[in-house]
Amino acid sequence: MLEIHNLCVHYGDATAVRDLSLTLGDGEILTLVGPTGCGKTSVLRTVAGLIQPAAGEIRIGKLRIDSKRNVPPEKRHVGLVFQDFALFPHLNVEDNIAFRLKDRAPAERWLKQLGLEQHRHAMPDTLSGGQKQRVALARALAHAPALLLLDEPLASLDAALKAQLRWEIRQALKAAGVPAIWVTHDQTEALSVGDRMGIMCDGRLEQIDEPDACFRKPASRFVAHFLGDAAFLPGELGSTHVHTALGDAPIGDVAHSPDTRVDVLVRPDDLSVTAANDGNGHIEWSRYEGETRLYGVRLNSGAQLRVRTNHEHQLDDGAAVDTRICAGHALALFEPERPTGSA
Ligand SMILES: Nc1ncnc2c1ncn2[C@@H]1O[C@H](COP(=O)(O)OP(=O)(O)OP(=O)(O)O)[C@@H](O)[C@H]1O
Repeated sequence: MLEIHNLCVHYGDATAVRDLSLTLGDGEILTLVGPTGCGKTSVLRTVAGLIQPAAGEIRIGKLRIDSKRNVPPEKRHVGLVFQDFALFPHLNVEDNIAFRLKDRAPAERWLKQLGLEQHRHAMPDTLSGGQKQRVALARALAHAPALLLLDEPLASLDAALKAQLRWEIRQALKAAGVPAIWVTHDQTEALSVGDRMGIMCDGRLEQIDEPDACFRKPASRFVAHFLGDAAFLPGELGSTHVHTALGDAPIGDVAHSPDTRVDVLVRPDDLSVTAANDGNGHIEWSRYEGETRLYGVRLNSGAQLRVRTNHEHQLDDGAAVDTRICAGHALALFEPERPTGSA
């Protein structure tokens, strides 16, 4: 449906997007995530037709766009949903949604589907942030776009509303069968609403895959750190397991040569911590998180790790503990980093 091949976007002499390629299937939701300034919005703006590519090609259905061949935004059948809602302040909810529609039936469908019926006569400035974003989404979907681009749609909403609305938006997109690129800087949002996710860094796509695959098998240390707490333990590969000072973990189906040295990615929930006077470290700090508790553990080796446990678990700061790998699944393996200055 959408294909992007080797896209480059420039602003004057500065490069915002470098050699980016991706495809989007029918009805697929792709989340695009990355640190501020990595080029996410520039990708969206180029697909929408607000910026001309410096190099590469974009195909939207049968349309082809490149540095010499432009298609104006209104001919691309691309819908846009922004962080600031961009509603018409002088039109009520139903007129916002039905704006420029000859047949109002789709507007009525999305008004009802997104729970806006009781607000149909309300003016935008009397709506909450969540209601405004539902109106913006209903308006975009009522125009039956071939593709929807969402730029940080939940960024201005509070945490509880974000969690609820992201599922409503995902369900609406799936009900409409519209493929979408959803830009966010929120890792949890990107992991939970995308069929696939793309992680960008400095204008490049570092990895694109299903969220579970990106989280479990990050393509780089950058992705590992960006998607959550990440620590790397030195390990040595055996035939079925990798051996570390904190215990063994299965290797999975990774091709490997035995005795190879690796770094093993461990996240706080891959580790357990128990009180033990003859253990391998002590609790430096703990943070109560509601359902869970996060511990900072200082190992006797000097390394610091974070360990997440159930909230009922309680250990005091300074307590002697033993920390072990408890993950039953294969952990991601990386080549050991060479110390700075070594050959
Ligand atoms: N109109 C512009 N003129 C010049 N440089 C720009 C312009 N818009 C963006 N940039 C630069 O291009 C790079 C990519 O910006 P972009 O907005 O695409 O990143 P982003 O990942 O969406 O960031 P954020 O998460 O902060 O919105 C940044 O270095 C930014 O400063």
